[in-house]
Amino acid sequence: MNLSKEVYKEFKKYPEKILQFGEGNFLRAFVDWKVDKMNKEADFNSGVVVVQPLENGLIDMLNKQDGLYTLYLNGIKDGKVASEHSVINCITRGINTYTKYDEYLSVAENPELRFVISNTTEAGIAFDEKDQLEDRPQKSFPGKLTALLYHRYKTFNGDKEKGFIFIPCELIEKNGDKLKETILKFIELWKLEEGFKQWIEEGNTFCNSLVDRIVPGYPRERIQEINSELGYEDNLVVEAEPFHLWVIEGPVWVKDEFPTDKVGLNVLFVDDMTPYRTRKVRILNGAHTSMVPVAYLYGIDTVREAVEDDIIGKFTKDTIFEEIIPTLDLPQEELEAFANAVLDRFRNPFIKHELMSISLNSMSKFETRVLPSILEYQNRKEQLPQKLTFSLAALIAFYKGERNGEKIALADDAEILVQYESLWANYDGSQGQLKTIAETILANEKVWKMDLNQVVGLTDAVTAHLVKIQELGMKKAVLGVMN
Ligand SMILES: NC(=O)c1ccc[n+]([C@@H]2O[C@H](COP(=O)([O-])OP(=O)(O)OC[C@H]3O[C@@H](n4cnc5c(N)ncnc54)[C@H](O)[C@@H]3O)[C@@H](O)[C@H]2O)c1
Ligand SMILES: O=P(O)(O)OC[C@@H](O)[C@@H](O)[C@H](O)[C@H](O)CO
Repeated sequence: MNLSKEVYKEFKKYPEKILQFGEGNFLRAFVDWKVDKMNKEADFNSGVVVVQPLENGLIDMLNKQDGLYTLYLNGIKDGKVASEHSVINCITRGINTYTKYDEYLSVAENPELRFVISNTTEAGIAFDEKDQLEDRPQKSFPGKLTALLYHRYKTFNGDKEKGFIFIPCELIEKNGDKLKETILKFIELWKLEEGFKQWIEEGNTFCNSLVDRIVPGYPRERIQEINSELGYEDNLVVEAEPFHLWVIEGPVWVKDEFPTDKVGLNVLFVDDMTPYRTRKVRILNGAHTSMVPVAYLYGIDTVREAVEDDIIGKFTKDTIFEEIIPTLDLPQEELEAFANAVLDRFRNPFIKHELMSISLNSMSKFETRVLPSILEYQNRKEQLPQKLTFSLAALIAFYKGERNGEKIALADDAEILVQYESLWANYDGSQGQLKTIAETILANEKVWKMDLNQVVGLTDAVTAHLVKIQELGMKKAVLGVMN
């Protein structure tokens, strides 16, 4: 028996007030969970209509389950084991713009619609000049959104009361500002009227936001056990940690319309989210991304195993405390407390967070999440950080695509994968060749936004680590860098 409104007896259909771009694990375990809580405990009375940004995704499955799915929150809370699960019931329907474009546009005609929330990964808020207003659909997320906004503007004759509150969740700096800027670029590209531009500027509110919750997603390995515990089949079970934080930068009145405080949710409305973002991206995501190639090539598969391993756990801790924290400006005590809490979250015994899932698009993640620490460390101390540069070398070794004779399922931009493949195919075992590989990768300005060979000493440092990794193997090489 599949989860559906017949199975979930408390099923309720809420009026659609939130338009959500993205049907992925994170939004369902974070935003939709919060909305569901506000509906059930604070009479928020808001349904979420979900748009699948890409042609393929989970929308069909979601519709088949009447928008319902089960969320498991597993971890340690206040020192005690905490495991709870609930059915999330705020999603009213899912729309695939590639097959139901008219249905998509007509969402704009609903006068009650008030919020637009999104998480389309770090690649999603992008301008694509090939997108046209007449496309059905536009390829990019902001292209699709601009078309919908224009339809709303026209439907309500430019009524500013019918504007939206945007709360994007993409892990990029100033996500709301970036989204607005991209919409304005489409208005220019499509030569839309001044009045529409004015409506965007004056009738709509773009917040910036930062999200934090570890969501490994669908518990593939335990699903049979879970389904039998639940007594129904659920193809969209999501597993996450209990911890959650949403920092929203925007006008204070947004809080009155989005009553997270009424149900005690950890949502902070602030004037400037920058320090929160820097702290989280550099420490938590930076630790994840810098740990992955080292730990994986060491023979470890999950985050918990990595932080509990004597060597890799120490490597990770030392990287955070000795090489990341010294590059940040918040009070030391606050940074250390945050870092210790992150390490505890990584140790969550109930969550199996695969290093390979974090490794997706590691090159661009390294650029945004780790490279700034390397550069700032050098700026402040006039020397390069040993462990972070080691991690960069490990990343280059990881993209060789092989661990103990087994293929690594690399997932990154096709161009990057092709470059690595040809570089490693020419590898003849010589140190000179490793230097060429390091130099070529560091020169990739499309990824790093600069030629990293220009950073004093970096090419030599990375090459030296890479030689050690290739010649001694990760186990000995990592020990070497820690001594
Ligand atoms: N999973 C976590 O622990 C977690 C925590 C905080 C933030 N995040 C962020 O959330 C994002 C999504 O994570 P997830 O776990 O939900 O992944 P997911 O694979 O379950 O969902 C990805 C979503 O992004 C959309 N998408 C992917 N590429 C896109 C593109 N180029 N344009 C438009 N839409 C695109 C997909 O359609 C899908 O809706 C990640 O980028 C991550 O940075 C994840
Ligand atoms: O989700 P990604 O792939 O962008 O990054 C992997 C993890 O670092 C990330 O999901 C963290 O667990 C998350 O950002 C915690 O809030």
